[in-house]
Amino acid sequence: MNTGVSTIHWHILGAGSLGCLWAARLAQVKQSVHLILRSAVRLQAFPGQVQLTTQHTCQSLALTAELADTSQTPITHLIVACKAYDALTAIDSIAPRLAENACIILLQNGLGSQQAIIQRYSKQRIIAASTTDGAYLTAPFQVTWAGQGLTQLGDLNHLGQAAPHWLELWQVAGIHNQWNPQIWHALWLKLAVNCAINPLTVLHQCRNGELRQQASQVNALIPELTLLLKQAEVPLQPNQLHQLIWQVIEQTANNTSSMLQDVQQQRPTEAEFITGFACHYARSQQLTVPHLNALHHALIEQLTY
Ligand SMILES: NC(=O)c1ccc[n+]([C@@H]2O[C@H](COP(=O)([O-])OP(=O)(O)OC[C@H]3O[C@@H](n4cnc5c(N)ncnc54)[C@H](OP(=O)(O)O)[C@@H]3O)[C@@H](O)[C@H]2O)c1
Ligand SMILES: CC(C)(CO)[C@@H](O)C(=O)[O-]
Repeated sequence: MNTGVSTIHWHILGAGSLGCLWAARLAQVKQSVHLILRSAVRLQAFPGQVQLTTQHTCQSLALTAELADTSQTPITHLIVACKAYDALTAIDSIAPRLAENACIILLQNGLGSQQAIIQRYSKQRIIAASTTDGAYLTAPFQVTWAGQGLTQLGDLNHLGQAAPHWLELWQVAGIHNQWNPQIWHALWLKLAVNCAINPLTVLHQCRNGELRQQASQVNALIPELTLLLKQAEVPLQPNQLHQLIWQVIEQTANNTSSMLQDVQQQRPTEAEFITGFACHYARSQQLTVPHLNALHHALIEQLTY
């Protein structure tokens, strides 16, 4: 396939749902893909391929896997596909291999991990990729691409550069994408949507659509989230956030939110990077957000027991 782009060596940190999804799609367009796994046990279990299942197809893509320190090959293009709470430590584990002009692409939901990473890795170009793709693992290294979405990308540091040339290749690989020079705004908007939906689905143990029955709780959060977004200088039309949140609830009515899935599977949640970040930001800016604070406390209490 001629994409007009020479082969790039992609290193993918984390072989969970999104890590395997990105690895498989890039391997499909003959890119050189290297998964970086957390432990020798995981490396031993790697079958030499990732299986990608979509609604119509099931394909196995051969690629390589390694540990952070089992190879000395410099890393020029790194996709960080860990959860927000693991992202910085995971990058630290490969730091000696990072080329000075490396490009690091962050897939994390929420906010907070990105700020910590751009602070520590100021020389590298850090790009956030905020995606509405949905994927889950059915077994280790076997990923189901549940919903094709849009991935918005933009620079978090070194602002004002042209979009990277490989975005076209991503498009060919089926990674539907859009360059967004205002990516912080997109991350804030997604944070607001996640704050309004995810914790309430955990507290009520319900699917997203069942939040219709908790409309007063959802609606009480919206003015506070609007206040936060305005303080963060995210441009908003009147009523825009209200419409966006209810639109997402309707469009994902049958979905179990990522936070509720984590709770159901007894995995840590990204709460500290969602409501935790929102409450921390409000405090630092002296904004009054009683509903968000109460929601975060109730969530943490529920997660602790
Ligand atoms: N899944 C989706 O549909 C989706 C959609 C949009 C956004 N997101 C966001 O994307 C991010 C990743 O989500 P996910 O669902 O792909 O998570 P996931 O399935 O839990 O995968 C995360 C992977 O990172 C690995 N990891 C953690 N620390 C590591 C380290 N130091 N070195 C190597 N690997 C490490 C974990 O390894 P172990 O297996 O060893 O624990 C795990 O395999 C999250 O912020 C999530 O909110 C996900
Ligand atoms: C939009 C969203 C809340 C839909 O379930 C999703 O971002 C999630 O589950 O985190």
